[in-house]
Amino acid sequence: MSTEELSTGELRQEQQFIDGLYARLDQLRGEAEELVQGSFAQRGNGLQARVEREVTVAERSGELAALNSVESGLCFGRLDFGSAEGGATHHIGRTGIRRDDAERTPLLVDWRAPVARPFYLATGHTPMGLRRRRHLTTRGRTVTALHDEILDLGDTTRTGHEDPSGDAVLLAALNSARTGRMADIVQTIQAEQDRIIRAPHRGVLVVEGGPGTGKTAVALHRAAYLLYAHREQLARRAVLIVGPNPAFLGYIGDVLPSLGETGVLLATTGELFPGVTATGTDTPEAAVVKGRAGMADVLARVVREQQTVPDDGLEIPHEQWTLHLERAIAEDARHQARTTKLPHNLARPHFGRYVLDALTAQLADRIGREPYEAIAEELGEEIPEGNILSAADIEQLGKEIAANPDVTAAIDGLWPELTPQQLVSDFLADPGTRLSAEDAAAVRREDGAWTPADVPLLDEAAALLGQDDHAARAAAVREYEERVAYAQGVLDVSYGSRTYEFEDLDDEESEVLSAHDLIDAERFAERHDEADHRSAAQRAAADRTWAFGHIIVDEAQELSAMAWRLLMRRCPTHSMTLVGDPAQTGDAAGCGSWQEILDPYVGDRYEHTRLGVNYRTPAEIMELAAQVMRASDPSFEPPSSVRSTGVPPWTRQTTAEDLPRAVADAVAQARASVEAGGRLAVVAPAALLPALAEALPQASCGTEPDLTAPVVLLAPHQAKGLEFDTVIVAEPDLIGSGSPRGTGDLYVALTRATQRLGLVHTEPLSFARSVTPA
Ligand SMILES: Nc1ncnc2c1ncn2[C@@H]1O[C@H](COP(=O)(O)OP(=O)(O)OP(=O)(O)O)[C@@H](O)[C@H]1O
Repeated sequence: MSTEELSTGELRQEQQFIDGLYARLDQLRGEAEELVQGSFAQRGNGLQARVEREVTVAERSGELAALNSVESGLCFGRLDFGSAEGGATHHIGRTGIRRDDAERTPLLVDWRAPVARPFYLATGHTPMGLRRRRHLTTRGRTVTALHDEILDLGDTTRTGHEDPSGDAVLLAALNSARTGRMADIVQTIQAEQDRIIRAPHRGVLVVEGGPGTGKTAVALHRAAYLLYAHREQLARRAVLIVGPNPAFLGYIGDVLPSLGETGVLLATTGELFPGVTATGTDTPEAAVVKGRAGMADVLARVVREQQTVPDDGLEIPHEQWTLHLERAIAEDARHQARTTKLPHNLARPHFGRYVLDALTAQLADRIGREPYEAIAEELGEEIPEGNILSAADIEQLGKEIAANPDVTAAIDGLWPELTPQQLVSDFLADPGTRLSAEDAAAVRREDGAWTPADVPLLDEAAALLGQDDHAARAAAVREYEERVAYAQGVLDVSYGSRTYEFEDLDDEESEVLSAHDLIDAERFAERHDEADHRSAAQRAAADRTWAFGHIIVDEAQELSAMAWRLLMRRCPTHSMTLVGDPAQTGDAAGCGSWQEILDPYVGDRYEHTRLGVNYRTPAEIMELAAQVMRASDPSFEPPSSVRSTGVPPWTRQTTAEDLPRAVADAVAQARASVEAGGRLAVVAPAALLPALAEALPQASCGTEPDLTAPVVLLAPHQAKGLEFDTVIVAEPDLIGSGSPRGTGDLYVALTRATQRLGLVHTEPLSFARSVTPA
């Protein structure tokens, strides 16, 4: 057979397999859809019927959504094992699918299953039992290419699709035009990435790597892997993925759904205090001060300062008497309450109890001793021991004192119940002497919107204050009892209806009757409780005290010490994957080394891994970017680029007045030479954005630019984590010197391009020694 016949035959065979696979997917979808429709159509308006219907619809819709999301690129690989492994063949894909036979034979193996592992790890040196690895490329449901790697060098069978380098599929993925949305890399995960994605480590796993090394991609695929490997636990507790800004979260938002995972919460730290939307912005100085670890002590002091004692005591009228809330009573009560080590609002009832007991003893002493004193005085004798009030009298007296609004007001004044919002806004309005004059000036704010850096402060305050949910819990118990009573009513009615409606029951009534037969009122009420069928991720988003099963932090170098405190509270087990690159730190509040970040929580008990290959930026661009870093660190070594394009970065010098026009010209030229569908970004110092926006009316810009637009205009911090086919950086030296972390910002800006980079500047460039002027 000729090579051509051979290769066509192989393609035909794979197409047949793919046709069968999609037919099975369609069948499964049809079944899932029918189940959803069937659940909708379930008869019955009774409470139980409604609850059951909603739960079933939610479950089935989730299954359907997962099946719909894997349509594109459903199958992308095939493993042919050698005879020592039984000569089995497995197709690998985005999800596992079984045949419709009695044995439910696997048809497609999920990429996360252990049997799929050689697809990512096997090499000629370590073939892991494989004879051949095949990459299938598909467009829609059509197989367009096969790439085979022979791993058993003694095997002489050929298919006509041999790819000696094995890199063609990877390079095609890296060279493809960007879309403004990150794509999954499930087809081309590299061995060093696979080891991290499947790392068995249960504690904190740090993944460090330079720009474009796939940290974000690895983090997202790790989330998908963990959900597969520990589904029971993680689906219940949910996985949180933290990113640096909402635009970035939009950029990565499609990756997990394309892998069939939808139950993950994506958020910035500024979005993690339910009920607060951080719409304000901080000055860099304010963000630094608010982000320092020392703010935790400052807030703890602010809370303690709310626990006061009256200098000269308080006099409180009570019926015909006066109660003396002396300083010593308040001091003792405060001491007792603080000794409980409970948060402020939870220690408050202890403070109140102590004060009430002291005031009751004081008054009981006075009332109960007065008759003895009068008699002793009349008889001229010593006052005898004792109190005429019985224990029951004293208890009654205590109740009356507790019900006295003046007493309650005094307790409230000394140890008020506080909300985090109130505490933090009062503190920011008047930081007083708790901060240096300079720091206080940086954070002082009378009113205005909450900012992202306020959120960790609010969370800290919430932890210090605790939530006194006595009232809420009492209300919940009352509501529960009412629900049981209601359910009892429903059951009684059904029971009562039984005799005379039995003859001509319709479905609804028979359902109520069967409810009566099967469950008692309490259970019925609980079923109603289960009607909260929001996903774990949705419930987690609404609950500040939710403990996530796993947290993944991207661009972890940007988080402040206070933001870390918030995240650690959200994951008491410290099951976390942190990805970042200290060299790209742009936020002035960003934490230093991993050791510094993690020491307070896990000491040195964390695993540190590195990624060393840059999949995004071509070698020519990376060499230029490295020069920026070498200015301060001559030994700096960037990650090695997996490809070079032969297109060096260009520079263009212009005047300050002409800069917007020069950038607009460069954009027009670049657009003319870019194939359709590519994306271009202009990255410029924030101060230049208005003028550039005017010169580039077609560009999307603002706080949340549309990254799918052909041209996007961004400040350096907005470019973090993103990538474009072409990037034009305006005034790079201004970015580099624009803030204390400017070098990191410039390094980020220069490493966003997958194909071409241009620099437009007004002064000679301080760093670019070997760039081609255009
Ligand atoms: N194994 C791979 N196969 C195909 N593409 C890959 C692979 N690894 C990474 N990439 C691509 O390389 C680009 C960079 O990846 P990613 O954004 O995850 O890098 P990063 O390390 O987070 O970068 P940065 O620190 O600059 O934000 C992305 O387009 C990603 O899809």
